[in-house]
Amino acid sequence: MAKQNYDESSIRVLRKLEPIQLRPGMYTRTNDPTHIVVEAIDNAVDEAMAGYARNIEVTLHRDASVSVRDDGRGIPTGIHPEEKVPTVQVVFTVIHSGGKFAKGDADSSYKFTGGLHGVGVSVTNALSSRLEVEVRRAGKLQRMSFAEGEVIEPLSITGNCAAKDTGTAIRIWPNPKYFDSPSVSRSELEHLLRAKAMLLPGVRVTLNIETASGQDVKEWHFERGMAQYLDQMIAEDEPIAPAFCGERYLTGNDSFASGEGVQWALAWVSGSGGGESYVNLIPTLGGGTHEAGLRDTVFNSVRIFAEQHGLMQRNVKLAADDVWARLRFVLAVRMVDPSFAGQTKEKLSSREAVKLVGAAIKDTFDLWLNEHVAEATRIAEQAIRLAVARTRSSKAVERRKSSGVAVLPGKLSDAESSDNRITELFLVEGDSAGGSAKAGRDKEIQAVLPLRGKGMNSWEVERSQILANQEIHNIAVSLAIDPHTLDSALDMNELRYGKVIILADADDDGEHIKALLLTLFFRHFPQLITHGHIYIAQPPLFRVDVPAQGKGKPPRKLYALDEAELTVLEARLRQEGVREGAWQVSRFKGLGEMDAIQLWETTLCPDTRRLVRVEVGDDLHGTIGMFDNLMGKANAAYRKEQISAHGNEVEADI
Ligand SMILES: Nc1ncnc2c1ncn2[C@@H]1O[C@H](COP(=O)(O)OP(=O)(O)OP(=O)(O)O)[C@@H](O)[C@H]1O
Repeated sequence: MAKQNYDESSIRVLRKLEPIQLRPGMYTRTNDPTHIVVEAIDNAVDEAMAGYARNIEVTLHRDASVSVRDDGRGIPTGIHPEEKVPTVQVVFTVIHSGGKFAKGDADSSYKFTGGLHGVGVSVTNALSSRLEVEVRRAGKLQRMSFAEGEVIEPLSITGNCAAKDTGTAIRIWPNPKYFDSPSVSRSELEHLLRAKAMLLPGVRVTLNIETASGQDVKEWHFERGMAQYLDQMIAEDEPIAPAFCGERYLTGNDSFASGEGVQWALAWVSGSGGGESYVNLIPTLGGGTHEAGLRDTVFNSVRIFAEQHGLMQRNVKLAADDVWARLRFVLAVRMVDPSFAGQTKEKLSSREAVKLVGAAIKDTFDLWLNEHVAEATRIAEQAIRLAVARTRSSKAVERRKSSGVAVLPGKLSDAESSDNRITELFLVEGDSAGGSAKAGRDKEIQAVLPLRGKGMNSWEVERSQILANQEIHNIAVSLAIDPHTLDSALDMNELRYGKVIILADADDDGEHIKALLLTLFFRHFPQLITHGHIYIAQPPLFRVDVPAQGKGKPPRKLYALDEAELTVLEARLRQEGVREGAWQVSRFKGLGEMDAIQLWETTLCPDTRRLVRVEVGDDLHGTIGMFDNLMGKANAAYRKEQISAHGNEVEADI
């Protein structure tokens, strides 16, 4: 009987796992096999999270294989009702239908998985040259093995064990042909296991590393979870107030899915700050929007506390960094389908995380500050001391700058701060978008200069003539930098804003305006580019119109920065119960259609926007040539030729 199952299934098995083997990159990270091992670890973690496993043990063997062992319930071994083979075999040979959002009833419908994680352990099997699994369950020891994803030893009983002794042990031999490097990343695993131990209080996590002379053992066990982890993290650096720890999961309202929430441990120290963050138990080494949300929240609460308790000094303004600089923290966010950015995908980019963290922490933190007045005062006073020091150093710069300042253009809405390490100037197309930007900006650090229509093509204009153009004159005066060349001696401290950001519509006119401004900077203010001060804002790519939902919910206009965000946004709408097809997705066109809050969230807010820094590559002469071809009057014929030769290669943006 078992033999028959084996014969039949092995044919299907091959067919079923083939897609993974053909395109492994679509299912996992292929730089090394760490991720397929993490799939197996995640299953053990799931058993622990559900309260069944107390121990998770990972062993790195000398032959580059990895074992993952848990004392959970053991993968079921009975015959699967649909597949007609042992369930454990199904687990390893059928591609997990995944469907993070499409999982039946309301409670199980949210899967808190991250990025590529969550494709299932059949991927591990498909990409391993060998895989063995041993299950302890119902007093029996059973095992089976696979090669290249195919069953080579069907499930069989190999012995007995105590009825209480349950669990699963898997040994994985990653197949080197699918990976750039054959061995798992030890440091990544270590960090991950330590983090899992912290986030699963009471669970013992062990990492064994086999060596020539025996075995190195590392063990993590945090009875008090995150609070204990934070204690270890700050070690000698005495906190100036007791740690503030807690967790809060939301029960589902308009903007958050049920079960989304945050766990945190915060302590202010006298030394330098810093911390660790996680999303769905996955480390986010590059930080991201959840950390931004924490920064915002603690800043606002401490600032309000300081104001209400009369701690602020005249002419001193707290900035977020003053509060953040001495904070040690651990932050773990749980959210539906997070998205990640950065080369190694270690930075959380989901915009909702900023709000989620605020919603989970703010009230409790405000309460905590007011219940610990003495300690909260120490935290606020420390931040104020940093603010005073910062204000002093920027005053010094200002004093240097203030000699001979021209009158600023009337159209400029200036920033309150004059510290060019933090200030930004937005050059905005049109008065209406300029108005929204003015209303939506952070007045402290962001200035707005609206530009009227298309500017002039300055490529062939003499430097001495350039300021005759009113718009260009306004830009130069706002920046406090005169037109110059690459060789001019310039004092960049004079520059009034550290970032100069071009903000234009995503249509043809917008592109033209960007090209004209880049031409201006490249030709007449080249050092702004070479010093990295010029940026282009990236407004959202998509707009989603959601019709009114019953009485309480008016029609909504939502924006997605890119395809990934659009996918998440649509999934959330489905979760909310909006009927499929009821909403409309269109390409985002004009800045003017967003209100101030939307413009802030998508395009202005430093934590959630996207910016591209303008850089000149190594080939400066090549770039000058390119500009000459594109912007020079003599080259109109060349441009025509280019358009007819390459016009079809340009993606039409309709
Ligand atoms: N160590 C284990 N202990 C108990 N059950 C397990 C274990 N490993 C896997 N399973 C069972 O097998 C099922 C399938 O596992 P698989 O890794 O394919 O996907 P998943 O864990 O359900 O989903 P995802 O990987 O997307 O989180 C699990 O849902 C669980 O029921």
